[in-house]
Amino acid sequence: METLTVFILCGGKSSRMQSEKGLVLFQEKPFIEHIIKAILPITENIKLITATKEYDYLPYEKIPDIVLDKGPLGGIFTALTYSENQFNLILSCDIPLISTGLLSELISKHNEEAEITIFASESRMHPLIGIYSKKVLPVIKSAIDNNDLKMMNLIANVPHQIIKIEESENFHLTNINSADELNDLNINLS
Ligand SMILES: Nc1nc2c(ncn2[C@@H]2O[C@H](COP(=O)(O)OP(=O)(O)OP(=O)(O)O)[C@@H](O)[C@H]2O)c(=O)[nH]1
Repeated sequence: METLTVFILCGGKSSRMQSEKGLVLFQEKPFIEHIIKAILPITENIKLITATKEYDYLPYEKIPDIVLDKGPLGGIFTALTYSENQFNLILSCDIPLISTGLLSELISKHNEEAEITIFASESRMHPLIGIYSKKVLPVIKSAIDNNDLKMMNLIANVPHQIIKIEESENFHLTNINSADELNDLNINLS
């Protein structure tokens, strides 16, 4: 694959967590630092889609949303608009268990015919751990214009690739949305 940029989505309301989600501590480190650690063996080309100053301590470019209050789809719209590459790894900021191995698997299995490539098991899809082509921009634009913000609708509307995983592999891809989910994760790991 040509040069890959990684965009981490750090916007939104965090209404379930009630604090900036990417900065929630897990094993004494903010979620976002776990994610960056997993990315760095692959590339240092990392950008954050955020307008929040709390991320200023991280030495990566920050890009504010160009459309507001459109959820992850709005964040992806901004990422792909600014990206200089055809293919882009898009990650949410609430996946502290993500690993270099899983990201490498996504990249190595990616089929360049696909405009979106994501992991899914029988029961779960992971739209916010995916490779997105700039080609999906017009489809995202029209979804936003129609206020159809569901990620699964976007994926269904473009040529996509599903990388099948076992149910047990969902654990490492899980996003943590609330303090209760974080407690459950800590209990699971203890
Ligand atoms: N840049 C950007 N990222 C967003 C936006 N909305 C959500 N995200 C990110 O998308 C990912 C999934 O977010 P969600 O869990 O759907 O939404 P959230 O606003 O973070 O949380 P809730 O308010 O609890 O739903 C996280 O990484 C968020 O930071 C947005 O409007 N802009």
